[in-house]
Amino acid sequence: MLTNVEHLGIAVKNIAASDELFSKLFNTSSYKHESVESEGVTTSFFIINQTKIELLEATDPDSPIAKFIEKKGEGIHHIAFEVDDIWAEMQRLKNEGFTLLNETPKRGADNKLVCFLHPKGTNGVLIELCQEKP
Ligand SMILES: CC[C@H](C(=O)O)C(=O)SCCNC(=O)CCNC(=O)[C@H](O)C(C)(C)COP(=O)(O)OP(=O)(O)OC[C@H]1O[C@@H](n2cnc3c(N)ncnc32)[C@H](O)[C@@H]1OP(=O)(O)O
Ligand SMILES: [Co+2]
Repeated sequence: MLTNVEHLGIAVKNIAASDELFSKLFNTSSYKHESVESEGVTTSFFIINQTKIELLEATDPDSPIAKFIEKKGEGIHHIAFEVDDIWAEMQRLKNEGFTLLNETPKRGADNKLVCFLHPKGTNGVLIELCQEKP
């Protein structure tokens, strides 16, 4: 089952400039930078109390982030939910008729296994499922 919002993903053009901007806004610095080649992104994480923000910059022109920014500009890209059993949750959501964008959990950032649901089936909101890697 979904337990909590794990992070909000924000697509940005320049992660260094956005790091500076969000550090001022949040009055705290990013705690982690991590690139995930398989997603064609580099990420920067902030945490404010229980709320985690993930900034994403494309490192590859074919990256989902590059296409998103090309089409919609910078902004909120996805909502990620923590799940206690990603396999079971993927099966449950598939049975409920949601479209999974990956059939097996894939490597995410911040030591997670992740799966995405197509936004066409979730009122236009890209949903990510995250489970802490054991
Ligand atoms: C490093 C991992 C990290 C983590 O937390 O661990 C991440 O979060 S990685 C984040 C980047 N990776 C992904 O987003 C993977 C899942 N996304 C995809 O597979 C694609 O982006 C997909 C399928 C959502 C869209 O790809 P497509 O090639 O179909 O692009 P289109 O521009 O043709 O989009 C089709 C349709 O979907 C709408 N769309 C695209 N992205 C989003 C979005 N983020 N939120 C809402 N809607 C989105 C797009 O506008 C098109 O709609 P249309 O009405 O046809 O214009
Ligand atoms: Co994410």
